[in-house]
Amino acid sequence: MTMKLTVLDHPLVDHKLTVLRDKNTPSSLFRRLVSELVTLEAYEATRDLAVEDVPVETPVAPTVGKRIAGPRPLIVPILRAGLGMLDGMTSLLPTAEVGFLGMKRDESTLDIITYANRLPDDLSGRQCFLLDPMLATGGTLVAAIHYLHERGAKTITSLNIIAAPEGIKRLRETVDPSIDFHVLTCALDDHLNEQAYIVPGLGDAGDRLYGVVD
Ligand SMILES: O=P(O)(O)OC[C@H]1O[C@H](OP(=O)(O)OP(=O)(O)O)[C@H](O)[C@@H]1O
Ligand SMILES: O=c1cc[nH]c(=O)[nH]1
Ligand SMILES: [Mg+2]
Repeated sequence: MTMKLTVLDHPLVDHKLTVLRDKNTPSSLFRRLVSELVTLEAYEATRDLAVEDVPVETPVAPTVGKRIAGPRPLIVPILRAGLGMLDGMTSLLPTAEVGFLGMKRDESTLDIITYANRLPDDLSGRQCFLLDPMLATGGTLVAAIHYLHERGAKTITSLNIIAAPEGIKRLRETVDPSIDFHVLTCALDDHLNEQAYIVPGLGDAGDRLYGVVD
């Protein structure tokens, strides 16, 4: 199996996620909670980040510490909703580079449309972190993982807030078995409804962050 799945299990995550789900939570608080949840998730998502030894002098003695090894990690929010996770991630990884992928699922066919990308062409040796709050059918994440892999990404880690079992199953069945990747989510929900929305979920993440756009 090439996919590693981590479902966070922490009281702070559960508390913040419950407020996030509440339909009466306004956009301003919703954005702040997304940021806080990502920072907690990022701690776990960066556990295998490559580091190298570095000399450091404390006021008492010289010693050897660690620093994040090059090349710089790459953070890739999937527009639109993934943008809401960017601040929380960069606050923990301030030296990372940021690239952008604009992907939209057609709500009637559920096909994935890639409408924007601003990423280095060559991702050889890069540790990549995808950001997208919702993993529903998995179509968007399958496309994003293949996109990064084709450009040579060394590692691919996806930070999500809510995932559906149908999406996890699709990732396991559809992503090229030669690709190793890690998916983290704050919750694994029950199922998808007829419109492929996650149940109980939190509704449309993009709309709750930024308002409705046709
Ligand atoms: O797992 P899937 O079935 O592919 O669905 C998940 C995708 O749907 C949402 O984005 P959406 O297409 O609504 O775009 P938006 O972020 O611009 O609202 C969400 O942010 C994911 O990118
Ligand atoms: O429940 C869902 C599914 C896809 N996209 C969302 O924003 N929410
Ligand atoms: Mg949306």
